[in-house]
Amino acid sequence: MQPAVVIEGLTKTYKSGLQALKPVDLTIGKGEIFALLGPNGAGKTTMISIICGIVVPTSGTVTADGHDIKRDYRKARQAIGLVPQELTTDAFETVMATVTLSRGLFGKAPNPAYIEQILRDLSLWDKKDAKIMTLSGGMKRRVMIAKALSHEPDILFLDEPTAGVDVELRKDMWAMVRRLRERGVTIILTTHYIEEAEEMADRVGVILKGQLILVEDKTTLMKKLGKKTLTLQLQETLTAVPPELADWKVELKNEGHELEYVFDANADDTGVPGLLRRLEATGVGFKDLSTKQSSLEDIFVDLVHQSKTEVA
Ligand SMILES: Nc1ncnc2c1ncn2[C@@H]1O[C@H](COP(=O)(O)OP(=O)(O)OP(=O)(O)O)[C@@H](O)[C@H]1O
Repeated sequence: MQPAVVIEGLTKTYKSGLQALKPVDLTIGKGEIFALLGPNGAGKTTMISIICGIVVPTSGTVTADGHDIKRDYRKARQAIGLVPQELTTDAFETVMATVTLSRGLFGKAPNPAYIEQILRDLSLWDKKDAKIMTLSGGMKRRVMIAKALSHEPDILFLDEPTAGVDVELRKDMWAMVRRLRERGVTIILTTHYIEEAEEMADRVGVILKGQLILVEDKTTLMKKLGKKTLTLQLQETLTAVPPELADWKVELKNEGHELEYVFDANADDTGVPGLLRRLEATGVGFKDLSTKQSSLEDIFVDLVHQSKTEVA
């Protein structure tokens, strides 16, 4: 894997004394879509702000496209496009002027054909002469992406790209991110929407309280940590879990119509055969049964939970 971003021993302690990043080591490959997933305040924005040269790290090194972000700031920054969480752009300018100016700020020669291409890709072409303030929130967000892409960066950071965005625009964004990747752009996004990471990312890094607790290929993560849920539709409703089932972690669901059992699909003994035998012996009948793989959401909730008890 050819690296796009290499992070070594990166830490950040703010003046307040808050340690927002504990030593982070991470390499993100060229052309990868990497999702940095974590709850509010975990340190996601701090991390990408350091890489983009907005926040000064306390220790550690970062290279972007082979350029050290401190020693070789301009070259590193040129390789990077950043779409910040907040919309920061001049309301009175037109879309075209804003995006063109942004390219100029990076010292790149004008390239109207390229600007047209990104505006078309982002469905902004027919708004090119509109003033930013007349655009909807979703359109403004697209303008921010166009700005970030204006200087042809190889690495694009999207900080919470779909926060407060409706479902349709979210899907559009996902499609756009994939198109960018097809063109070889490395994409690093932060999100607290698990479905976003699940839908888009090749790899997922989970960050909690400044600590990168896990980095995993998305499918491996699903397999490794993925639990399965067995749902049994009962013939007769139950008001309580029968004491004979105490050896299994079962719960009643759907007002006693269903019995749910969460198990580790990779374990040698999943507990499922034993549970089914016990149900029969106990006389609890069921009409149907189904199993489903846990989503990244379930995994994440588990991780947050585990980590809270460990950190506490
Ligand atoms: N300039 C600052 N000075 C002091 N503390 C800060 C500063 N910026 C961020 N923090 C703190 O650092 C921690 C990490 O914040 P950060 O914005 O990186 O988290 P995040 O994961 O991006 O959260 P969110 O999803 O809410 O954007 C938080 O506790 C935050 O309050």
